[in-house]
Amino acid sequence: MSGKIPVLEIFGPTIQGEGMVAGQKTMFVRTGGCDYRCAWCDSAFTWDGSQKATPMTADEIMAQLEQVGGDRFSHVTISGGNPALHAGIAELVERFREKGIESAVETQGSFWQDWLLEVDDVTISPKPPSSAMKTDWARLDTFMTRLSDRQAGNHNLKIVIFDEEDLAYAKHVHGRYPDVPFYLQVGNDDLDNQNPARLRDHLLEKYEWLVDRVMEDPAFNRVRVLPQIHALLWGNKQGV
Ligand SMILES: C[S@@+](CC[C@H](N)C(=O)[O-])C[C@H]1O[C@@H](n2cnc3c(N)ncnc32)[C@H](O)[C@@H]1O
Ligand SMILES: Nc1nc2[nH]cc(C(=O)O)c2c(=O)[nH]1
Ligand code: SF4
Ligand SMILES: [Mg+2]
Repeated sequence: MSGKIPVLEIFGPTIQGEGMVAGQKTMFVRTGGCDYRCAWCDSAFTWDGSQKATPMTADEIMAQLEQVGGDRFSHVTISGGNPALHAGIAELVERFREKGIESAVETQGSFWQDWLLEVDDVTISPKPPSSAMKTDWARLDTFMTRLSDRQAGNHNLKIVIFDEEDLAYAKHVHGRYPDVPFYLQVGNDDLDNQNPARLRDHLLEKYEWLVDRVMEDPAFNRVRVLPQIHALLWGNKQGV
């Protein structure tokens, strides 16, 4: 027994809107609490006190996933906040394995948990200067080494880009871990926009800028560039 997990929301099925498995049908479990405070966090409700997490056991989370998703899923993504703050997720990942459910995790790479070794797809999203967060490179190196050493499973890096400084940071990260599949993601700088059509236009313009920048730079020849598909479809709505 490794304790309860603070849960903010369980939703889906929806599509994974970002990164390595974009388009994958998945359920989401979003945990509360984060050791970071990114200036542009699109899930600040997980740590700013505006919403309250419910402490749940792995079995309770599994039951709610089945209640909400029925038999319409075989993949679960755990995000947050930073899910790697919670040791109790070990048990949840074990349940997924028992049930033949594929798992994915979104984290920034600042905290390690051994249960990450049991997750099928681990996305690490170190934070660029625009976030106002500072990367602890020694910690990130250790995190990346542990993932690289595992026998099964995939991992990838995903950097959110808002400006030129962020691109320079991304270049550094890509150079530091050259063998890890590398994604650049459009930063959403309009988190209060409640008009999905207008937000879509805005984000697509930013996507075009990011694609252009990547195309002209030989350091980014092996990089994949993506928008947040869920933001294009549903705007800033929570729980999609
Ligand atoms: C909300 S975070 C939760 C997981 C973990 N704390 C992390 O940051 O990786 C999930 C993903 O959303 C990205 N993200 C957060 N705010 C964003 C924004 N305004 N625009 C684009 N992506 C954003 C993060 O970089 C991360 O890849
Ligand atoms: N559809 C959808 N895809 C996502 N990919 C990463 C998300 C996240 O907040 O971690 C997310 C999310 O909140 N919704
Ligand atoms: S690390 Fe993730 S959840 Fe935490 S503040 Fe940054 S984007 Fe938000
Ligand atoms: Mg999100």
